[in-house]
Amino acid sequence: MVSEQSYHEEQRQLERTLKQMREILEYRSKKPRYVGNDVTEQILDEMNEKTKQELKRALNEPYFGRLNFQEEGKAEVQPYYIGKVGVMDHDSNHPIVIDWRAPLASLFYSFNGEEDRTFYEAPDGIVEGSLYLKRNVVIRQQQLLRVVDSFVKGELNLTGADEFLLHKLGDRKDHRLRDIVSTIQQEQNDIIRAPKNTAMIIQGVAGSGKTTVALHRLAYLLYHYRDQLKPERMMIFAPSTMFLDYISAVLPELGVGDIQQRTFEEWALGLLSEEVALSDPASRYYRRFEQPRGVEDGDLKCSSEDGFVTENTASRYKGSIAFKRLLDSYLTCMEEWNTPDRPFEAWENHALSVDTLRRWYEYEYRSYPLYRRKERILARIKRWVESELKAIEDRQRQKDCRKKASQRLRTWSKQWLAQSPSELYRELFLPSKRTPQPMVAVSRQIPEDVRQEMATAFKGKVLEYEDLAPLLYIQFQLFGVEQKQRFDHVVIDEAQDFSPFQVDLMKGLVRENSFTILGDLAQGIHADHGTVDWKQLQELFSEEQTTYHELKQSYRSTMEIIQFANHLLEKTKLAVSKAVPVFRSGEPVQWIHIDPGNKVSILRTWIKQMQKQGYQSMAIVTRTEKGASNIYQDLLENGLETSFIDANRQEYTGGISVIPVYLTKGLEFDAVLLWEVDEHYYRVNEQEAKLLYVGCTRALHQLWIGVGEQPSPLIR
Ligand SMILES: Nc1ncnc2c1ncn2[C@@H]1O[C@H](COP(=O)(O)OP(=O)(O)OP(=O)(O)O)[C@@H](O)[C@H]1O
Repeated sequence: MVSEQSYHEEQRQLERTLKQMREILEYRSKKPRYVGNDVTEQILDEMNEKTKQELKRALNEPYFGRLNFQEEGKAEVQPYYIGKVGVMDHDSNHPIVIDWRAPLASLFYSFNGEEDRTFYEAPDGIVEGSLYLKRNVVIRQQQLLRVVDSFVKGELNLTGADEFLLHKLGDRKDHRLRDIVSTIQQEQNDIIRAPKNTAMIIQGVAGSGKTTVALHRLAYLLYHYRDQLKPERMMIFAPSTMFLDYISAVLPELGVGDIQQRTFEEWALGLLSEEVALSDPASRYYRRFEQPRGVEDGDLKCSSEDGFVTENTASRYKGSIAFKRLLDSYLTCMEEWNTPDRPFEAWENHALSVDTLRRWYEYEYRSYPLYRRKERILARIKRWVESELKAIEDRQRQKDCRKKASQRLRTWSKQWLAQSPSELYRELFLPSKRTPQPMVAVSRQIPEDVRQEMATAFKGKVLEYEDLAPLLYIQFQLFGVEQKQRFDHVVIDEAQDFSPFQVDLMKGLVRENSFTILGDLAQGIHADHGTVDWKQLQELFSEEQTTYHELKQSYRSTMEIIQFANHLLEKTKLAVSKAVPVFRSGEPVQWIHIDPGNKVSILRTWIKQMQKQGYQSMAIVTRTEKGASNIYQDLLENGLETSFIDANRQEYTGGISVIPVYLTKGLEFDAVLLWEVDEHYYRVNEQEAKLLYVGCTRALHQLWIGVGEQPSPLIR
């Protein structure tokens, strides 16, 4: 904390700032709304409205930081206040509060006091100078609550920044992810402010702030490249609708709207030109996480074999670049097969030669996607027919020739293969009698297991999530991509669950490789279709197009929880760095013995205990969905209302959740009870270690492990 004098100085500054902001708001509110048709006036009116909204938003908490900076060559040390919204004095045009994304504000996050002189990058070049003070200020509802200095020139070893961060991390969490503008750390700041035209791949340990950083990066990019980027052309891909609901507060808090936010599935289904029946998410999760072990009434059987994933497992194969290449060969064969091989004779002695038609197909319209090329050629033939018809003077003969030409054109164009993307996709796995031989030869290269699995899928008329990327790829190759389907920037969160094929597909749509790709291989529980090594994604881009970063510090959980979780990581063979906790100590990881006859009373006692300690969000995490549903029912029958979260859940409401472990990814809870961490639920293999790792790293403050008769060897 700072001296009383500094506190009073900040108190006065706050009063002054609030007064100025209220005056600006009043001035802007006096302007009547423009209702005319003048476009410039309409834009000015919209800007005025936007500024009013921003000011109203900023009034409760106008800023969170202060820098005293002396620019080289200037006599004065200037104080600058940093907030979520930049505010200008409308008379002097002097900044009252600087936007956190402004160049000068970067010093607030990057300056660590190690150097005497510092600099920041302004649009006109580097600005050098000296920093005298870096101060954190906590204001809530226009009241000054705390002032902490994290750097004062001439004083050593200030720990204010750490203290401030720890204070923030110790907060109880509700059901929404929040912004972190006041405590962004240097390694996170580097990612947030990185230039836009690279595919950034970020491996970050659980709780390192990947999702949060991605959202702040979007806000930064929109501020910094406001003339080049449009929010509606930016996209966040997230793993589920419930997760999107969980993160939905951050961008509005940062004053950003209109960015598209979807799951890959939602987005792809919306773009596909044909209806596709996809398996339901619940059955997919069941097959992925429960069925390989065999399930009896919510209990996993010990005796059955684990689902063993290889390169030829259908889902993995369909997400691979090898499969994409095969698809390319298939489409090239199709293109070659479609090369015109006969002349078009509209009527006697009026024909277009094979050479002409080939020239159009192979050279003049080559840049068009296959089916668009066909449309162009047909349209050109029609134009040629019309011009030839003009030379015929006899009306009746002209009519007869037109009819003949039209019939012959229909017949002539039948030489072209014209299947829809889904028909073509089906024929790729199950060639028909009419499939040309060169294409059949390509199909034969598909592993037999995959072909058989696809035959069953086509028979049942239900496709899988992994079929979406290839289907969409075929559609784009045949019909092309519309301008409105392209993106200025794409964020892929939980990218370890994205296949290389999915990322490659997106690459075709994103301008200048402007990607932020974030994930954690240690949480790669969707090994059957995801990415297992970031090199797989790096290889999709040239060396200059991509950068790789690691976030090793974990902010979510206490040291005790991180240490426990790291121990589990050792049981996986993954070459990923272990999480480094911030120095936030809490309760040790605690154990509960589950007496089968007493489950409800154990759960009830735990919930009461957590509530008594003031925790707002709690999770009882089970291995199976049936297990979660049973607990939910038991608690309900005993008068305890909880939220049961299954794969089809759209919203996250916080409170007490009962949830299968594989659905907890991305979420966090004040306290977590991992239920029945027994041998028959969690066995010693990489997949189950990862599942348990995900479950443990959801806890912010307290982690409890419930064990029955035989604790899992993973935690013994
Ligand atoms: N610099 C920071 N200051 C304060 N809190 C932070 C900071 N960075 C991250 N956090 C907090 O840490 C928690 C984890 O953040 P987030 O969910 O973005 O991490 P993640 O890497 O996406 O996690 P996971 O991969 O485990 O789902 C959140 O509560 C977030 O607010």
